[in-house]
Amino acid sequence: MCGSSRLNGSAPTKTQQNFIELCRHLKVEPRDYKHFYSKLKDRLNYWKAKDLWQKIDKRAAHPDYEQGQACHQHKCLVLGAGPCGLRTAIELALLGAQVVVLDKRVSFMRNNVLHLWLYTIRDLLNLGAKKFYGRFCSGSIHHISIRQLQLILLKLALILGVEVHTGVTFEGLLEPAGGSTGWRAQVSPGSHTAAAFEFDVFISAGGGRYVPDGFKIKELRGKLAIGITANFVNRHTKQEAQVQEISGVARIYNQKFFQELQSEIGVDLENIVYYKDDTHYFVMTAKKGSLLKKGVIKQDFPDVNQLLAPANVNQEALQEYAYDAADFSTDHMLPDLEFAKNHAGRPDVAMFDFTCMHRAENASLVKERKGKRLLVALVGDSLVEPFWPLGTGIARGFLAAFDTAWMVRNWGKGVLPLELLAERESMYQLLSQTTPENTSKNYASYSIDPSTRYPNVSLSCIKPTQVKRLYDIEDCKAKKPMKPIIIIKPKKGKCHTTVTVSMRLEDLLSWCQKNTAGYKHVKVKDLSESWRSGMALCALIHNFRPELIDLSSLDEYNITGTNKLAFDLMEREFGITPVMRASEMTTCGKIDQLSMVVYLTQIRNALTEKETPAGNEGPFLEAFITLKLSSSEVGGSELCYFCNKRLYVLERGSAEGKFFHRSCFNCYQCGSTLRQGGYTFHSDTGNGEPVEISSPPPHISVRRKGSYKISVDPDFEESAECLTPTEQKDQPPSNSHEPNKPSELNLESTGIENQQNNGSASVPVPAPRASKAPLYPPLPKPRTVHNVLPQPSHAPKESEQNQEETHHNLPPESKSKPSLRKLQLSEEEKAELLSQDSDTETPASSSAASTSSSSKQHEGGEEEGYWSGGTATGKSLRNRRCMRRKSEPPASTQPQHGKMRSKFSPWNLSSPRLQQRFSVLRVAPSG
Ligand SMILES: NC(=O)C1=CN([C@@H]2O[C@H](COP(=O)(O)OP(=O)(O)OC[C@H]3O[C@@H](n4cnc5c(N)ncnc54)[C@H](OP(=O)(O)O)[C@@H]3O)[C@@H](O)[C@H]2O)C=CC1
Repeated sequence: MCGSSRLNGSAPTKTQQNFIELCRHLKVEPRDYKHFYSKLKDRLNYWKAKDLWQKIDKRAAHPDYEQGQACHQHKCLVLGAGPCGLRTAIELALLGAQVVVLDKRVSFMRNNVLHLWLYTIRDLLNLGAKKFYGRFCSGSIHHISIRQLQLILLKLALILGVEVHTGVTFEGLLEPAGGSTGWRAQVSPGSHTAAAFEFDVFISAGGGRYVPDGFKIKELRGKLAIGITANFVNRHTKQEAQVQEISGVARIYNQKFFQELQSEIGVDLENIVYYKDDTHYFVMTAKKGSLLKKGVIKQDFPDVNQLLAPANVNQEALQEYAYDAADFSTDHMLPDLEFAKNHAGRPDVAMFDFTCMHRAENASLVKERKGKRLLVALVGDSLVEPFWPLGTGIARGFLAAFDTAWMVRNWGKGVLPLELLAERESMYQLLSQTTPENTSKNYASYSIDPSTRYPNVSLSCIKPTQVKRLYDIEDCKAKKPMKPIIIIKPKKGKCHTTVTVSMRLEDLLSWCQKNTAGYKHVKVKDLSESWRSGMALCALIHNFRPELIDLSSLDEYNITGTNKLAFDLMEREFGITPVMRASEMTTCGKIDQLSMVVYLTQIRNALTEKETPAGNEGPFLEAFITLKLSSSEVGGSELCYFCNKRLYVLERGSAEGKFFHRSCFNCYQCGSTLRQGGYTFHSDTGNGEPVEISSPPPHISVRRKGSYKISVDPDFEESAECLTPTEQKDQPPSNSHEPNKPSELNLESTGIENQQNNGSASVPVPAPRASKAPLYPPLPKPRTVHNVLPQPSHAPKESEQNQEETHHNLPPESKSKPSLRKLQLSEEEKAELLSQDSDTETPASSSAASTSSSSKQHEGGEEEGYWSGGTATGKSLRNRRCMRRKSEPPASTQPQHGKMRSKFSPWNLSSPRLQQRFSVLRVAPSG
């Protein structure tokens, strides 16, 4: 900030200029944002500064910030140096991030005065607000001018190493161009150094009118209420000091006052507030009829925008109207009322529409382009426009700033985008309903951790699957040209047809990408190699059935174990038989795309449960298979073990670790068709022919091949087949198996091994299968399967066998039977593969929106009551009567009524029983 290069093109405010001077004088370089604060602290150590450092240090020492390491690798751009943008920037700096703030304004000139909730006062006091502004909240009414608040926050932000550029307009996000470039901002002036800043977090705090791309805004409308604000110069004279503030008076409570106001000067108001701060600040709600009568509004229009359009407002008449109201309500005690100037140098009086407020449908999103992720979040008015006379703007604005900082902290900790977004949106559901009553009263413990502020907050009420639409990942489909790559040769009697199989593949790929987006160690780029680690399969499962899988227990280097888990779950939960062995995923040179396409297609069908018209998929799949199998890529497993002829995946069966035509799986002796588990290998044939065994299951087949034994698990055909003699030695001893969870792999411990050995030392003896029901009572299907494979990632080979065993150790009832039928695609499945993009949102995915719409009602209800005192419902009237005057005993000792009402509402501080002149409640001056 200090270096002139950093101010290239921007217009520093007076505060910034002073800061630059100070840095020069102390020879500290603010560009060194990581060490700037500590250096400044070292060099500026007079008593007043020390007091400030103490406060900042205390805040910075909060465990949430992890001593400034929580986000030290992250770069944040904050749009808007309003109170909320700056407050967020401070938190991000405390988390250790590099923070740049942009604002198009060249000065902080907002005179309007904000009402503050107690927690915001405590928050600012804790940050040393009084060191910057001695009069901060010294009066009995808690308020501050926006300008002063911004200055306090600006100074704090600068001290913490935040770069603040004023006079710079943000014009949009620039996507990464590729290579190592990241996200950048398009700014005006274009030559500004902020244009080169690359960031991975973008906070939009541009106020109510600014909505960044990707966010939808809801409009909340209430009964017409026309607001007028007016600021008059405060000369801070003795006479001015004696004039009492009006913390809020509404017509329904002081009809006499409003009637006299109307009859004497023709000003007809619903309510009025007067705060004495940097300016004499008045805010009031005026009735349309009197504005028309007084010529403030030139012409009546039913449309509010037309009604209050600048062309339809007479500015002089408006000034006169506001002046009269201010003068009358202060009993003509303010001498020489003179309008303060606004940022444009004109008399600071404004008329606007209280009727309409905006609220973003969601608070955050993640964009990903060229592998670079950007977290985008809204805070302040850009997120929820407040009913600002109540102070909800700053109060809720700061709450959202903390919530956002918490999200960025989690971003820094590597929380996955969907989980991050789900948590943020869960918090956001609360925001519009927060009041001083329903937030924690323990202000001292407030931190960015939402649980310190919102009692009983549920951070998981929105699920990751519900926020998928907020994860905007590059659309490969749109970017890549779709080239038809397969031409199906016509069948006899049929016309030539070109099937753009690539389109279907891209549909499938796109579906996979969308549903695995954001998962750690998962990057789906194709339908083959991207699936090798098994992490993508696990991500798919987790995306649809998070309860089935504990992602944190996965090890991306344990390829066999992870694939095994995924295959097992797919089979058990969705009935999808694996098309290759888990161990193949480690050992095979190239993953067979055909197998993966078939497998993923079945998965998509099962997970989306989408009914598709039959008959569409066949040609595509057939074509694809034909093409693949006729290519040189046909591997060993694509020839039938028995007849040695080409084997298509759709007709493929497997047993004993071999693939074959299901029609070839016949008994060597009697020729009858064999079923899984109902055979053994005839030892005498010498080549391992299958023989039907008469004894009913359970059975086990054991055969000898070469010098080692293969023990076959009928349910998990890949069990030990791939073991080399050396690996066989590495198998754990039999006593390592849990005695109560036998499987084919722990047969030694069940005595079956003895049976085998007794049969013959040299010739394998068929042994009964030992895994079926008689031994173990059926267990209910577990709802959640944790990957119980705690193998060290650096030693996958050694651990793989053990991991497989772990799965074998599952009670057999928890495993589903293998089904060759599942290797076939049903007509529906085939149709699905050919159908258009099946990427339909799950019903739950829209629930974030529906939640917000349901909360809208609530919100509407909340704000509605404030629109107009004169039109209050009986219920709201009752609520208002229950509100206590400030001079009465503290609210905590009072019964709570009207729970959505803020006891700090300026409107609430008046009472129909007030007997002072005009029945206006007067409180001690603040300043
Ligand atoms: N009239 C009032 O009484 C106001 C009250 N407030 C109070 O402050 C609270 C929080 O405000 P907050 O959310 O921080 O928003 P603010 O409106 O205070 O701050 C947003 C800042 O961002 C600037 N900005 C907007 N778009 C861009 C852009 N594209 N590039 C650069 N700068 C941009 C705005 O300039 P510009 O304003 O010129 O668009 C403004 O300075 C409100 O809830 C309310 O309580 C805030 C503003 C006005």
